[in-house]
Amino acid sequence: MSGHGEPIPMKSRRAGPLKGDALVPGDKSISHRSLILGALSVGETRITGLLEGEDVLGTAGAMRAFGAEVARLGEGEWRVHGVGVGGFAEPDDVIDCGNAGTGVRLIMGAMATSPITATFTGDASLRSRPMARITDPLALFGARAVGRAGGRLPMTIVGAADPVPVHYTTPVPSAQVKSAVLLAGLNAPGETVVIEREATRDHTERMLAGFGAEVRVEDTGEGRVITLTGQPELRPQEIAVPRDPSSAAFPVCAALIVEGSDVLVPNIGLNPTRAGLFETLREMGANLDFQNPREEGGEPVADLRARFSPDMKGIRVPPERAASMIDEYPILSVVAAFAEGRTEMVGVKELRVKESDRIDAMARGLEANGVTVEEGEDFMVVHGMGPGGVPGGATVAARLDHRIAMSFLVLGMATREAVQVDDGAPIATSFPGFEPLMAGLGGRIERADG
Ligand SMILES: O=C(O)C1=C[C@@H](OP(=O)(O)O)[C@@H](O)[C@H](O)C1
Ligand SMILES: C=C(OP(=O)(O)O)C(=O)O
Repeated sequence: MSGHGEPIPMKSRRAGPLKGDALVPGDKSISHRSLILGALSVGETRITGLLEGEDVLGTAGAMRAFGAEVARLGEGEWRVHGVGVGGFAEPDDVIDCGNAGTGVRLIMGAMATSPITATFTGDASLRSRPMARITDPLALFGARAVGRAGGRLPMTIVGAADPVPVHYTTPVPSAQVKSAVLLAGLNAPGETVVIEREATRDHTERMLAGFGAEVRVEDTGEGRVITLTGQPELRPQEIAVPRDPSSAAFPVCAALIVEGSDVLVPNIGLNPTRAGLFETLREMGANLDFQNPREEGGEPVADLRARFSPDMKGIRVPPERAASMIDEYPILSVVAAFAEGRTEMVGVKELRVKESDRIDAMARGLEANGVTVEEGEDFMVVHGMGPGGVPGGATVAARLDHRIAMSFLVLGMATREAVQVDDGAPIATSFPGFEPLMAGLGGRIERADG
């Protein structure tokens, strides 16, 4: 898990019109949470549409290590027999979460209020990411953490034997931090309160309520206040995971920049805490239609049609929208390169602590392909070159970051010269089947010789 084996260099060439249905995989955030909450409930949870990417498979393995019975029944179809809140067993080996920030951080939260000890590690990307944002609030519950300098993995968490509930304001807009605190709060007596000044994805709150926990969410002057009553008995659920809007972003954005394209992404999750990219693209003048909006399993979904959009203009993306599209800035910066004028992305410093420093990775890669980019600690500005205006021709370092790899492969679908990424292997963490899906639409992405 903690390595990706041999790098897989990949090359993307200018494509003809992209056409057809893009059946993108299940939502990564919801998939992790389905497995974790399934493992913490009493009885059998059934999941369909689970993302079978490396990140989520790592979480499935971790839930087994903590004592839950997790079985794959068919494609995307899983069964989890949970051990109940407070029922986790101590794993007998190190938990390897691979590339998954969400996996490791939510699992740390889920085990931190049980009297067990677990050691976590991951790949080189995950081992470089900050964990103090999780272990600081977990310490308030009574858990202890020992990791490498700077709060990095590998790290051991000694769970609290007598946890106390906490009242915590998240210092950074992060659904992972919020979720880790809520999951830890599950096994603390009394009420755990999390306050977030800016709303982040709310799948944990929604799903906790679905599993029968008492969760109250209030919008106040302080921000969103989430109150969870600890030590519930979680009831197993049937969960249909919607398709991932963050994965849908790649075929959708490819359709916007490749001449003549018309692509439909059926059944994607459009939770408002995740949909900021689509609002931004519409403001830029993208040809996007939401069809058949409906609700499934407590989450809003719709079918999204994207067509070639030759008249897109750069805009200033409002900073208060950042949390709702945090994983989509890399692909937005690709679309911005084909718009007219400047696209300003501000209030985005969280991008520097993802699988890679995504501001630096995008700026260097776009520049190498002929696009002018300005950047600072907290912002990035892409100078658009208009449809068909981006030269391309360079090889980009993917830095163990699936979204960087996929973004540049989309770039290459509309540049004059082919674009190469040095390693497409991390794409399998969130979007297995990316290459055949793009090929099915008419894309020309292939494994290159390095
Ligand atoms: O909670 C989640 O499922 C996620 C939260 C976000 O991370 P942060 O909480 O670090 O912003 C996001 O970038 C990640 O892909 C998934
Ligand atoms: C940031 C991401 O994931 P994670 O934090 O789970 O590694 C992502 O998928 O873009």
